[in-house]
Amino acid sequence: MVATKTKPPADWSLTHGPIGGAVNGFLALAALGAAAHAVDIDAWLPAAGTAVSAVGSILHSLDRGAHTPTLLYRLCCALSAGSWLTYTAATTPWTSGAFYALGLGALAAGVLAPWFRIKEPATGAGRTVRAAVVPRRVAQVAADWEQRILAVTRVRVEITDVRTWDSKAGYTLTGLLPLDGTTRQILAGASDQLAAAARLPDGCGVEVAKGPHRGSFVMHVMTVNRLTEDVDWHGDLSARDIHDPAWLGEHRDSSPMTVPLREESVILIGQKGSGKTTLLHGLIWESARCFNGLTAVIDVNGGSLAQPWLHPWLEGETARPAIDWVAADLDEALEMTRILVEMAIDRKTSYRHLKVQHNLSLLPLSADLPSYQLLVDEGGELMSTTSRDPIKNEIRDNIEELLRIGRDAGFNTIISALRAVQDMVSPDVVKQSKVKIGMYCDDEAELAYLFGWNKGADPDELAGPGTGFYRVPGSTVRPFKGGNLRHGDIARAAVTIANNRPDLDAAGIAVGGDFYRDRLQRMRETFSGKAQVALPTQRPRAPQPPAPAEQPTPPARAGGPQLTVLRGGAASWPDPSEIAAAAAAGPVFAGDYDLGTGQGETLTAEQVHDAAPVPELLIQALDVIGEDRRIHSVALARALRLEQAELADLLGALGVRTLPNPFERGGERLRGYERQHLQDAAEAIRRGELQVPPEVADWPAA
Ligand SMILES: Nc1ncnc2c1ncn2[C@@H]1O[C@H](COP(=O)(O)OP(=O)(O)OP(=O)(O)O)[C@@H](O)[C@H]1O
Repeated sequence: MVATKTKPPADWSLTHGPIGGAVNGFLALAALGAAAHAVDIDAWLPAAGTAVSAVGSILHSLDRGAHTPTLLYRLCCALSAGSWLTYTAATTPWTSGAFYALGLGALAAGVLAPWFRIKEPATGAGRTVRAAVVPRRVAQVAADWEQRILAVTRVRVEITDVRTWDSKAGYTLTGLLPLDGTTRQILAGASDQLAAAARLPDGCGVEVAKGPHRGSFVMHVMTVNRLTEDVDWHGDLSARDIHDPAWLGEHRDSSPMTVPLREESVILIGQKGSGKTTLLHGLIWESARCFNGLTAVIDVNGGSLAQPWLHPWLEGETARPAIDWVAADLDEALEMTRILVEMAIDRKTSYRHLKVQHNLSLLPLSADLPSYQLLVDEGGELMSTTSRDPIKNEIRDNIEELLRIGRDAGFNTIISALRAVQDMVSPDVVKQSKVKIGMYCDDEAELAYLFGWNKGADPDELAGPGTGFYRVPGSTVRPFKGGNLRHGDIARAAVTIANNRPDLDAAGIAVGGDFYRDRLQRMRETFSGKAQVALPTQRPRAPQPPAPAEQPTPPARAGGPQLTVLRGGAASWPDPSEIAAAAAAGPVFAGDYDLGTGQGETLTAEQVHDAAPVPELLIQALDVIGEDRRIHSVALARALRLEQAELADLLGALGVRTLPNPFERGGERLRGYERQHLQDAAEAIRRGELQVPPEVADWPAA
C-alpha cells in the first residue's frame, strides 16, 4: 500500500500566504510608485526607506530565528522593492518595462516564499501549549507534577492535560516526554517514589500507562483508595465472543479491568484468602459463557472449584454441565492433558483449510469450533519444578506443551498457584503466560517474580482480599479490585451456561475418543459418589448470649437436651443412651445441637459428628461487638488476636464479609463488620443451614 501524503491547499487569502503576499506586494508597490510620481517626491526618500526596511528585515529575521537563506531572501525582497520604488520615483512608473519588472519580482518572491518561510518554533507532533489545554483551575496541579517528576526522576516532562475521574477518587495526567529519548518506563519505575513525593494517602498510588504516542505518557494518580470498596460482579450471562476482552473487575478510577483470553494464557497467583478462588470463578464465568468457548478444570484437590458449576447438572436440572470437563484426580488430569495436547495438534491439520478460506493467520473460532480454556487450580502442586512424582511431571509437561502450542488452535491455559516462587511455577510458565495476575500479597519479592522489579507492583497499594495487580500484553502493571462473585450467582450462571454453551467440534471429539465421551459419567461418579449428609430437620433454639470476655470457653446452653460434636473415633464415644439420658436431664455439653425432646430424625453417629455448634469465633466476635451495631475489622481482629486477613478468611468462610463502605467509629472511617451478619451466620449454623468449615471449627488452635 502506498502511503499518500496530503498537501495543504493553496492559500489565496490576501492577508497572508505566498500568493496573497505576492499580489499584495505588487499592488502596494504599484500604488506607492504612482503616488510618489504624482506628488513628485525626491528619489532619496524611497532610497532611505529601502535602507531602513533592509535593516528592519535583517533584525526581524534574526529575532524570529530565521536561517541564513531565509534572511537573505527577505533582504532581497526588501532591497528589490525599495530599488523599484526609488527608480520609479526618479523616473516614472508609467512604462510597461517598470510594470513587467514589478510583476516578475512579485511572482518570483511568491514562488520562492514557501522555501524561505520562517518556521514556527518546533513544537513536536501533538505538542500543545499547556496553557491552551489545561484549564486554569488544574494548571497548578499540572505545574506541581512537572516539578515533582523533575525532582524525583530528573526528567523534564510537560503535562498537557489533567482529567478528574468521575469517581472523584483521583485524576489522570497526560504528558509529553522530553525529546532526549526518555521513555515512560523511567516514570513507571519511579511510581512509588512519586506517590511518596506527592504525599498520597496509604493505599493510594501512581500508575504510569501508555499515552497517545510513544513520546507521551498517561499517569493515573489515585487520591482516595477505591480498592477498599466492593465491586459487584456484572452478572451478565449473555453469550460473549472469546475474541472480546473478559471483564474481571475495576481499576481504582472505576474503569473496567479486562483481560484478553483468545490468544493469551493466564497465570494467577494468590495466597489463601487473597480472593484467588473468586477471581477463578470469574474467569470460568467469562470463558464458559462464550458462544465460541468451552472450559475444562483441573483441580486435583477434590475439584471443589468446579463443584458449584456442576451442581445443577448433578441435581438433574440441566442435561450437561456448564464446564465441559473436570479432572479431580491425577489420573483424569493426566489423560485430559494428553488428549488436549493431541486435540490442539490435530486442529492445525484438520482445520487448516479454514485459515486459507478466511485468509487468517489464527484459526477462526466459532460455535462449531470453540476455544478450549484449561483452568488449573492450585497449579503449584502440578507445575512444581521440583516434584519427583512421574505422573505430576507428565501432567506438567503436557500443560507446558499446551501453553507453547495451543494459541493458534484456541487452546489456552489459566494456571493458578498459591505462591509466585520458582519451585511452584517455572520462570518459563510465567514468561509464556502473557496475562499475569497477582492477588493481594504482602511479599514484594513474589510480585516481582511475576511482574519484575520496579514495575510498580507495591503491596502497600492493595487493600486486602479481592485486590491485586495485573498486566496484559502492551500495558503496565495496574492494581485492580475483582468483581465480588458469590456462589449464589454461580448457581444461576451454571444453568444458563450449561443450556447455551457449544459442544466440542467433531474432530476434537474423534481425537478424544471414548475417554472424552465417557468423561461425564466419570465426573458424575466422582462428584456425586459421596452420600450427602442429612442435617437434622429439627430447628435448633435461638442463639444464647455470648460468653463473657474473661471466660473464653463458650457457656453451656441453657434449655433442653442437646448433642455435642464428638471428636475422636467412634470407639471413644459415650453410649448414645447415656447421651440421651443426660440430655433429657438438662444442658450437658457446650455449643451443641438441640434436638428438642425426643422429636426429629435419629442421627447416625456420623451425622452427630458432622453437626457443628456455633463456633467459638462467632461467639467471641459477638461478645466483642457487644451492644454496638458495627465494629471495625481492625478492632475485631485485634480483640481476637488475629491478623485482619486471617479474620476475613475465617469469617468469609462463614459468608460474613465486611460492609462495602467504611463507617465511623472512634473518629476513624474504616471498613468493618455488622453485628447482624454475625448473628445471621450463628442462626444459620444452629438451623443446620450452614456448615462450619474445619478451620473455623478449630479456632482458636490449642
Ligand atoms: N472481589 C472481592 N471483593 C470483596 N471480597 C472478596 C473478593 N474476593 C474475595 N473476597 C473475600 O475474601 C475471601 C476469600 O476469598 P477467596 O475464597 O476467593 O480466596 P482464596 O484466595 O481462594 O482463599 P481460599 O484458598 O482460602 O479459598 C472471601 O470470603 C471474600 O470475603
